[in-house]
Amino acid sequence: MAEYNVAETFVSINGEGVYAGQLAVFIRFYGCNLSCSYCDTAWAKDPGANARTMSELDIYEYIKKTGIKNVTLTGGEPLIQPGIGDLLSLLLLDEELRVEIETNGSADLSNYQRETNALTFTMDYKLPESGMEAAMQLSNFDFLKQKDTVKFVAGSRKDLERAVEMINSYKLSGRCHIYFSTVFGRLSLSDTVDFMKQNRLNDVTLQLQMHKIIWGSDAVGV
Ligand SMILES: C[S@@+](CC[C@H](N)C(=O)[O-])C[C@H]1O[C@@H](n2cnc3c(N)ncnc32)[C@H](O)[C@@H]1O
Ligand SMILES: Nc1nc2[nH]cc(C(=O)O)c2c(=O)[nH]1
Ligand code: SF4
Ligand SMILES: [Mg+2]
Repeated sequence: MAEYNVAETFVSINGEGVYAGQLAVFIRFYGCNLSCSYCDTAWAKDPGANARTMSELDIYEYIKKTGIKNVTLTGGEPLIQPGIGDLLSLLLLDEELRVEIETNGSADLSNYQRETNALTFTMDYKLPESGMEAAMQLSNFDFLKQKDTVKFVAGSRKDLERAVEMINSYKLSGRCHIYFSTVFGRLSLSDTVDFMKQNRLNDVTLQLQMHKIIWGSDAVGV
């Protein structure tokens, strides 16, 4: 049985993505292979983070104890945890659970995709302002399904333009959910809506990070 490095666990509403507004239990893994310029969770890869190890069973038992059915695996980067495929297999045996993985687009999704709607990926495509675009695994676009999401977190108009280029190049419209988010406080939301209108982005959903609106941008454990 694998052991996983976990930075924090908590129950909240999911602030992002297709399940936004619904209760979710969060497992935030420790460590990340990227270093995005805007990362709001950089503490989860710092040596000073109070990370602990949990086995698959520890994580499953914690989730069940909360009584919450939506599970969000995030981080840090969840898909760099050795053995994470085994954790997914265990969680998906439980038909009550709906598992969402927030991933940074650099890990090979083909290893983790499953034939079930109970597992969804929200995969970032890191735009130029992140400084991490070169790390994107472009073959991942082939493994995303209708239930999954490509998320573009934009910090500038140039980022928004790059997102449109990627949507068009990889013909993402209709193949999966497409979400835009803004780097919190860095790009105007109204300018982003104007950009969506100008470009007739009918297949894009703008998301706000609801937890930051509710508890503020620096709150941890929510
Ligand atoms: C902290 S990351 C963890 C999961 C994974 N490492 C990733 O990047 O997708 C979760 C989500 O928060 C987003 N995010 C991080 N910092 C942000 C910020 N300052 N403003 C808006 N979204 C941010 C990331 O782009 C990602 O979609
Ligand atoms: N409430 C809440 N919802 C979230 N959805 C995705 C999150 C993340 O950090 O990946 C997140 C988070 O940190 N808090
Ligand atoms: S990949 Fe995710 S956790 Fe890692 S630095 Fe970027 S936003 Fe932060
Ligand atoms: Mg977050």
